[in-house]
Amino acid sequence: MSETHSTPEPTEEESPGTTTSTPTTAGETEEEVQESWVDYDFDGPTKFSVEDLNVYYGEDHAIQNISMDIPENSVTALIGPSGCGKSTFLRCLNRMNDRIKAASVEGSVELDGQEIYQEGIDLVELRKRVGQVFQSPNPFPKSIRDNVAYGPRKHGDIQSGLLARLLGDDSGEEEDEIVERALRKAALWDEVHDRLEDNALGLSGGQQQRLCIARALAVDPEVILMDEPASALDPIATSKIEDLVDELSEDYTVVIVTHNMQQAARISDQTAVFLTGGELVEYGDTEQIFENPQSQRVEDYITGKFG
Ligand SMILES: Nc1ncnc2c1ncn2[C@@H]1O[C@H](COP(=O)(O)OP(=O)(O)OP(=O)(O)O)[C@@H](O)[C@H]1O
Repeated sequence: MSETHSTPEPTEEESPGTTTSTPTTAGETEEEVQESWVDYDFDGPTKFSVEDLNVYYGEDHAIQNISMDIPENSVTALIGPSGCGKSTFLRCLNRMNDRIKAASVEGSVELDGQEIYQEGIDLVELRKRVGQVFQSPNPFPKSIRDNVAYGPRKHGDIQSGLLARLLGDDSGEEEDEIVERALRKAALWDEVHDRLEDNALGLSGGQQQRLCIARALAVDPEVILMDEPASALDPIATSKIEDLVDELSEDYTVVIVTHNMQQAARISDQTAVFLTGGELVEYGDTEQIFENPQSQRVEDYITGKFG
């Protein structure tokens, strides 16, 4: 863990180890039954392995002892009522919580088997591998091209501008290719290819969000974290984002927070249900979670009895 993550000790009440272990009729303790609800077995490689993750904001315990594996090249939805810790959990996957002064993180998150909370990890490289798209589209007030080329220029993957040209180091063609490829992958190329120099703020909300996805894709990430990427969009723009998420999962690992249960059911391969207090209550195949939830609390949440 990074030394910046000083963490208060959990109180006895907060400690997940204090659950009462009453034997069930099948001879398993309640604790064992509950563990089986989050014990998701999947085929194929694991992208993230999260172990005993706890997050605190000062004294507030926002994520409680979460352990889960996230499979590669698929869509994992995180659902649950407001304030249950979905965004906090998502931010743990690329250490964006490091930017929040009050946040402290405990536990382990491995990306392809490598601990991302170990000392000395290169956060720029980590966030290049694990990109993020936010709730409201947030393009820079620059041209469409500048938005998409921003990351590759910053990471030194392409050289451009007057100095690069003077030094004979201008990789304009390469930039054109990167910009086109990212915009095509984000299903935006056909709509903007003839106005790449226009200001991105002139695009519609849905186009701006696809531009933000293109911006994330331009640095060639392996994972895309999406925090309610369609919540500010109309139904048509939302449906385009959903189609896009489906396509992206062929090449990328997508982890998406959504409030919209129909959306989670439509686009995800597996679903993790968080409930109040930052607990992961159930995790499994999306179809199984929605059609045959194991826990009463998850069934109540999915059927709209609360949340
Ligand atoms: N920067 C912060 N500082 C202090 N507390 C925070 C901060 N961010 C989140 N929290 C608290 O942590 C808990 C989890 O919040 P989080 O935003 O992760 O939940 P969420 O499930 O994503 O909520 P929503 O669906 O409303 O976006 C909440 O109690 C929230 O108030």
